[in-house]
Amino acid sequence: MAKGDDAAKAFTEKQFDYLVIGGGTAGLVVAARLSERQDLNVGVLEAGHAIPDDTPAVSVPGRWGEGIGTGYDWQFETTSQKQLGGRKLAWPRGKALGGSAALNFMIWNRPSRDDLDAWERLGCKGWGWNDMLHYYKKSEMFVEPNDKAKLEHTIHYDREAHGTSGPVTVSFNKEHSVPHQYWHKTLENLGVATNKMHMSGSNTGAWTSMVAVNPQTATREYSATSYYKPVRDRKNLTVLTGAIVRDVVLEKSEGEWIAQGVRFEHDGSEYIAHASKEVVLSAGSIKSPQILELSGIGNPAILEKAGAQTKVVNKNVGENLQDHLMTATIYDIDPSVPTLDDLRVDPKLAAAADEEYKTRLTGPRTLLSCSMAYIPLSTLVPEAGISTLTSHLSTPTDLLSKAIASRLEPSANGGHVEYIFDVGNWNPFTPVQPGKKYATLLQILQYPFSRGSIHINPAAPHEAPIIDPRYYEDEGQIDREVQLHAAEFGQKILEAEPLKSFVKERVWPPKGVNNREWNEWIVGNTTTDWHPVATCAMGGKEGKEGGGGGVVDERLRVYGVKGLRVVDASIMPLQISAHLQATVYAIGEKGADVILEDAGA
Ligand SMILES: Cc1cc2nc3c(=O)[nH]c(=O)nc-3n(C[C@H](O)[C@H](O)[C@H](O)COP(=O)(O)OP(=O)(O)OC[C@H]3O[C@@H](n4cnc5c(N)ncnc54)[C@H](O)[C@@H]3O)c2cc1C
Repeated sequence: MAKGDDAAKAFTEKQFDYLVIGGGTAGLVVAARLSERQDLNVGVLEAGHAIPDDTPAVSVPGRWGEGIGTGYDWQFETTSQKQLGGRKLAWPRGKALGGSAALNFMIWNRPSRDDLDAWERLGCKGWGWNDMLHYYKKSEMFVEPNDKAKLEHTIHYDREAHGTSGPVTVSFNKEHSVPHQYWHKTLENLGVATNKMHMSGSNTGAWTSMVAVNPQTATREYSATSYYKPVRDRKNLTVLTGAIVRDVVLEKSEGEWIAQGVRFEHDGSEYIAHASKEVVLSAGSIKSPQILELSGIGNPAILEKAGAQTKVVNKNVGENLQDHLMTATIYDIDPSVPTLDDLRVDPKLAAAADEEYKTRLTGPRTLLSCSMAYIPLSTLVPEAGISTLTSHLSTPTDLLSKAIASRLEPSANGGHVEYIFDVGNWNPFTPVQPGKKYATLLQILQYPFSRGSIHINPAAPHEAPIIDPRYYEDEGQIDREVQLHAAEFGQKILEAEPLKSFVKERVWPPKGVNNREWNEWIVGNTTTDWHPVATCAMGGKEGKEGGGGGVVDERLRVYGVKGLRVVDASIMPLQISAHLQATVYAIGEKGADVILEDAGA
């Protein structure tokens, strides 16, 4: 990897076939796969820097969350959210080689078959479950647990559904926190069965989650370690870090805009690098739409306000933003139960945990939350309640609105809400008391009706964009209603044995709140699960066959420009019921394949 201004100059002097903007989760997949072809020269421009291997805040699994707020985080925030009492939410995003996969919480899962088949129904041919399974497997190297671990931690999986020779090593936790032993039985007692094939096309039910952790080294797997590190010496792959891309250089030839290269800033100077074949935009759901707008692709009304020339009109750029909304209810537990909170307040315990990790690769520093359940709406809401929700909606007219509305249909059986349970207090608003210990139940809305936008800031187009997810501003406020039902079901979980005996009582929101107070609590406590998608969505172009909400077509080509694609989380047209990273890696894999196919390679 090159360093310094000489490096920037040298980068611009190279003859690249492909330039990738953003060396994040998807970007490094694309770069690694394209550069497998020795006759192709690939360049990557990444705004952040490489994270040294000995950076515990990133590499050590049990230190999850510690990379947030550091120099490896863009530290974005939303606009003031009307339906969240005017609060602005922090939106961390990875600013480093490896991108947000370097900051994330390492959960590794997949959506259900219908989530991807719904993309196909929107006109995105080739993106249904059957096609995508190949790419999920291609990215994975699954390390099976031993029989003892399977039995002790209720671990189930379908061997056939996993890849065993891909770059990202994935595994199950070797150890689990105390209450995991109660999780499956508790859900079973509520009629929610354990799903033994949770990665094979239906993720509903309860299960023990996989993680993006290499069990041999007990360290985080992310695209910098798994895709880039093994191939970084390739002569035809050049990565420039600390390079902030400003825009894609477009030139008009015979009435057609063509991506010629990329303008970027490095150590305060501006440079242009050229790509003879294509520019691939992989800057993530927040920055990819911003870079398109800065390049003159977007809604003229927005571009004009920022003083940018419109080259390609596409009003979908930056629109359709869908995120997962999360609440965390908190329970009082026996103070003798060890939690990761202990390590944050007791330096001696933290030092002992560090020593155990260093010498044996075991103990609290290896712990990640894995007690998980995805629950369909029909389990959460009585039939009459679903009819009430449906009555709030006007008849959807476009394909995307229809797809979103279909999630209220009686036949819909995807996981509408995800639950994760673990010890520790994960709600920053909990009124904590000295000497007490806590457990958290997360309720995460998977199929939002709220849709927002991300656009350049007219006052400072090159600074952070304006992020407005419009949480709970959906028609009829269905999302908030579902969150309330989700919290009610969450309470049922904690009132079922054996978890009932493990927790003492709910402390946040306090026991006995009425409906109005629950609603107020949701307004004051909803946060993001950091899963924004769809700001450069795949789909039909306006006025053409298909969803009409598209920025890119099903081969990820930006409408109206030759030689420019987007390959990252922003291309998902419709939110999925799953954590995103496994799907983003699969998008990277498929993106690389279509690029090579289209090049005739
Ligand atoms: C705090 C957090 C926790 C999460 N937890 C989980 C989890 O447990 N499991 C899971 O599956 N998913 C999780 N996710 C989601 C998942 O990690 C992301 O959806 C995924 O990594 C996004 O990949 P991407 O390639 O779209 O973008 P990114 O990985 O964010 O990559 C974009 C890259 O582009 C670079 N870039 C941006 N702008 C420019 C520019 N102008 N010039 C040059 N480079 C630029 C960025 O620095 C970054 O490296 C989490 C996300 C966060 C933030």
